[in-house]
Amino acid sequence: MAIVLGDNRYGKAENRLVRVDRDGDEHRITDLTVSVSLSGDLSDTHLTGANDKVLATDTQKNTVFAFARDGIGEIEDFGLRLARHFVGTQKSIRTARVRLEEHPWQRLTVGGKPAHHSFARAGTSTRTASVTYDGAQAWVIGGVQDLTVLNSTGSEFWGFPRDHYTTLAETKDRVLATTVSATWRFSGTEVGWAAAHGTALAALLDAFGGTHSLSLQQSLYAMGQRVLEEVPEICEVRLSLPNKHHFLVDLAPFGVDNPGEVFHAADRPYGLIEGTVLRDDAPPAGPAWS
Ligand SMILES: O=c1[nH]c(=O)c2[nH]c(=O)[nH]c2[nH]1
Repeated sequence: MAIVLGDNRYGKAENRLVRVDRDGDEHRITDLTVSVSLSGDLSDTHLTGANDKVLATDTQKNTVFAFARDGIGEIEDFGLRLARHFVGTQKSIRTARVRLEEHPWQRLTVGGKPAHHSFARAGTSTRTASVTYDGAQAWVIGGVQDLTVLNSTGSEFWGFPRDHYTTLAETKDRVLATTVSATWRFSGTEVGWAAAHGTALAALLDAFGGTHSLSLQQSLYAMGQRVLEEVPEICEVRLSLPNKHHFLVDLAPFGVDNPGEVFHAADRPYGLIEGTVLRDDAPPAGPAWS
């Protein structure tokens, strides 16, 4: 029996980067969390402590901030620039993964006019990207997280098996709520990232709201399918949908009826519905998801 080093990677996680674009008086904010993760010929540092192949995570952090000096642009492009840099400049580094989250800010209205330099954090969702580069090919995954949505009707759940442990009542009308985490794989890297993101997000919302749902699983498929129909550059969509249960409160003990108006929004446990929707001719994913 021998003990060997397995898979490994390292990098500076969650660099909090804010860039102010100053176009005259009118400023724009880009607020990112950027995580770098590198892998390659890094056995020595683990086995002997030799660090001559280890690009310090501190250097990685500095690189993220220095690259932002030239502008950030779309997060997918910023990730591609960084990933190509790390692999292209470090012989020991074979694969770079850059993960980005974009935190949205909204311009304030001050004195009845759009403010030049005042903002409020806007919170309906976070755009995400994950870029992987192996020296020959790049893979880009876009996405959205923290997108909480709710249908106050138009959702049913019935026809499920009943066994010794089943207590759940069938329903033809319930509240359906979830916090969407969606990631989507692009087939290539020549993409209008902002437009693709906007269209994918709108497709998710339209499909969630527009589907008369017999299960969250059915909604999941409809959402993934709609993204693929609307954005030809996307070949695979992965969705993670916690079922944020809303239980009708029994008000009968107080002599009060409850015709679908008062709910207990339980936070746990929750059903967790996850799935992938993809084109049957999607190109190989390589290390994109790993
Ligand atoms: O949409 C749903 N899918 C399930 O699998 C499930 N299971 C459950 O208890 N409620 C629900 N709702």
